[in-house]
Amino acid sequence: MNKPDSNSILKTEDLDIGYHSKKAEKLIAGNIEIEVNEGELVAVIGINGVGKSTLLRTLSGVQEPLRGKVLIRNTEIRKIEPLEKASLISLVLTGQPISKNLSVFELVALGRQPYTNWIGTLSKNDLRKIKKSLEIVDIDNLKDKKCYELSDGQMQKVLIARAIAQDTPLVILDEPTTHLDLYHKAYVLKLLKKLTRKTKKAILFASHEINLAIQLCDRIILMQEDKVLTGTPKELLDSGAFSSVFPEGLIRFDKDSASFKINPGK
Ligand SMILES: Nc1ncnc2c1ncn2[C@@H]1O[C@H](COP(=O)(O)OP(=O)(O)OP(=O)(O)O)[C@@H](O)[C@H]1O
Repeated sequence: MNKPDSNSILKTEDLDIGYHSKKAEKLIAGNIEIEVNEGELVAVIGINGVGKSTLLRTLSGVQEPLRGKVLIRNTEIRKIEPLEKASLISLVLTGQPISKNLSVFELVALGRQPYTNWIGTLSKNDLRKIKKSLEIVDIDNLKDKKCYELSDGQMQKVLIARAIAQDTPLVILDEPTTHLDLYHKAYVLKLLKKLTRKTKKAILFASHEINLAIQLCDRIILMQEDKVLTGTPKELLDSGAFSSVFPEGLIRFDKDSASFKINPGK
């Protein structure tokens, strides 16, 4: 039996992630040892195809691990009932089917599903949480629009609002800033950071915004072809880990400014 650790919301033990095909097992990453604590903003970063989405799907229980365990508040995720899981983890994955015929309000209200009765009646508390989520993400003015009327960036904010309305201790987001311009990328990540501070939620997200993640996150999970490293941005900076994120040549990591730069002349 694991000793309960009051701060730990997500933990892995000897986790191997990947896929099974008819003939063979496809290992994407192995020996993953990560821990996410209450109130932490954690980014998963790495080059295209390295396994960020696979990791998030495995950590949220959407996909089975090849080996090892994912623990949510010290209970193995596969042993948690779906309704309880929905009150512990809110999830925004890429490629999740969304009914775009719903209004923004209706879609955000779906975040309250784990708490409503079987006909989905919204209580005063549900309505308050939905309103608050719309305000926090600053999309109150969009609430009556149909989702098919939204730009990709607006839709992304709506999905974040739905995750906030679900009001879970752990929020997992796959590339929450993909369709946003630089201002809104910084806005959303800053918002996630504020949420971790105000609500003690742990927020784990995959992102290609390494420069922003270094500035804002409490911890970074850096996925490389042969290993998964974790640490505070400073620890990873000091160890030189960012220098090997991308193939050598085109871009380099500049330690002084803690950001990636294009190599002149390449
Ligand atoms: N259903 C699947 N079956 C087999 N292999 C898969 C499957 N889905 C993804 N993969 C493979 O797993 C590897 C990791 O993919 P994944 O989508 O997790 O990467 P990623 O880091 O999220 O990429 P990106 O930054 O491009 O979104 C890739 O080689 C991909 O081809």
